[in-house]
Amino acid sequence: MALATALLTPAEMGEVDRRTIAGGTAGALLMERAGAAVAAEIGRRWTRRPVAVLCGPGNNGGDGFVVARRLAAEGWPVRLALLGERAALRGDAAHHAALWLQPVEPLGPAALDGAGLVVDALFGAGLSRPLDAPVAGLLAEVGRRRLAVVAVDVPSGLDGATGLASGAVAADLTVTFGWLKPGHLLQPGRDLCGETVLADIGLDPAALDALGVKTWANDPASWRVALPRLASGTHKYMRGHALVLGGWPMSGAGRLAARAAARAGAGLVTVAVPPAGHGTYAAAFESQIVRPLADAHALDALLADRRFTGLLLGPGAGAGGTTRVMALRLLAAERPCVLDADALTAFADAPAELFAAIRAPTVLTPHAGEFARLFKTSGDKLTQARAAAAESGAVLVLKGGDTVVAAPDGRAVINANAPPTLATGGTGDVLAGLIVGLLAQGMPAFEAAAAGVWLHGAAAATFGPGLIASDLPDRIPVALRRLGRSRA
Ligand SMILES: NC(=O)C1=CN([C@@H]2O[C@H](COP(=O)(O)OP(=O)(O)OC[C@H]3O[C@@H](n4cnc5c(N)ncnc54)[C@H](O)[C@@H]3O)[C@@H](O)[C@H]2O)[C@H](O)CC1
Ligand SMILES: [K+]
Repeated sequence: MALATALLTPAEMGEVDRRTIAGGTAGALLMERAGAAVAAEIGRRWTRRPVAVLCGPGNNGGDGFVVARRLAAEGWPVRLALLGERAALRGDAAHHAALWLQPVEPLGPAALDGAGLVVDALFGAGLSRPLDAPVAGLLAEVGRRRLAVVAVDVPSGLDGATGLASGAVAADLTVTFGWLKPGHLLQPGRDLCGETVLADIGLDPAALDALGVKTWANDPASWRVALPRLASGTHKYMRGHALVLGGWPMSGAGRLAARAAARAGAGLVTVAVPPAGHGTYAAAFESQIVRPLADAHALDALLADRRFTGLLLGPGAGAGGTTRVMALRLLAAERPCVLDADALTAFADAPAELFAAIRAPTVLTPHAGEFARLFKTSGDKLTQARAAAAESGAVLVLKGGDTVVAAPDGRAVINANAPPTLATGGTGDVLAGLIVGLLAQGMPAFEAAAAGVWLHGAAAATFGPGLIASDLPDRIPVALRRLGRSRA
């Protein structure tokens, strides 16, 4: 996957730092570039005004000294406050502190008086425990005074690996270096960062090779090459055939999913529904095939047709025993499969039974509530999604404003293009349909899930406010077009 979208943990970032320095770039130069980048981004957004630069005891604080010097050189009135003693600073931070020739004040609320902008350079990647009370108290005071805040690397108190935070103050702008960290994209981190700018400070990309990065921002660069391609001589049977099991009496969910599967480019979509629902479904579709499906035996008979290349169960299915039986039959067919919603909840009392049945490429698409019914994981969202993928053997799409897609082999992407308008009933059904539509065309499960999540967000973004789920399937072509080439 693409280097540009790699996400590095603070520990990996430190390693890239060390390797870059070992390769001949002085640490003090990296720090100079980091501070200069922050000062430049400030200059682009704010007019000259009194600034309070809050510096911590490590290299994040060192960056702060550079920001202060750079802004002062441009004529900004700058006050600098330091946590701890100047004499205790080490290495590059001590070097840059020595170049700051104006007063250094003790860290406290008085340093904020008269400030029109605060630079948060207290802690970055090196934060090793929750903020001490005086620091957390000062950041809370910054929030109370509603001062504009620019965070260096991360808002202090935010864990770059997890997106979890204690005591951090929300920034208007965060300037970070080289590569983003998971915590810039995972909530609440993403909101705490405000606008996030990635500055190139000359860190060595070759250093990433040794790290074996397995986490990326969900970007088309990560899966574009795996998208289905349309050959000029194609016909509908070459474009995959998705089988969507539609629920009854809840029929809207299945219809949304089927339409999304078709819009994702599946050549054929069959919706198999309980006989009582046949008329309702048939009336809703022109381009898709609707077939009555009486029971699990009928499903086995249907699955004997090898032309079904992607299977979906869950939307509107009902969380009862029938759904569980149907899910096990689908999994036994050993074809690419998406299980969503009720098809997950149906296993709440026997998740091991579900996991044991997963043998072919399978995508599970739980929201947080459904996830908690199946998995007893703990920790941050990325860690939990990874653990669940490893345990179940399926690709996990752990949904939310910061959806994580994780594969059993440890790869993961974090999605960031989903607008909050997606928080409305039925959008999950569209996502499940999108993913099965891509799976049916032969896209590998992890890539299909990541692409589905991205297209879902892009489709919603093209619509704007007032979105309801039924608007989404017909926006998928616009989202596909955004990928730049005629695909799917
Ligand atoms: N890699 C890069 O891109 C570059 C990053 N730079 C900046 O350096 C920081 C990381 O610096 P580091 O010294 O590792 O960490 P911190 O500045 O966050 O501070 C660590 C420092 O603080 C002590 N400490 C940790 N937690 C606490 C706590 N809760 N309370 C009190 N003290 C704490 C710890 O023991 C250390 O002494 C990165 O974020 C960038 O901003 C470079 O400048 C350029 C290259
Ligand atoms: K910071």
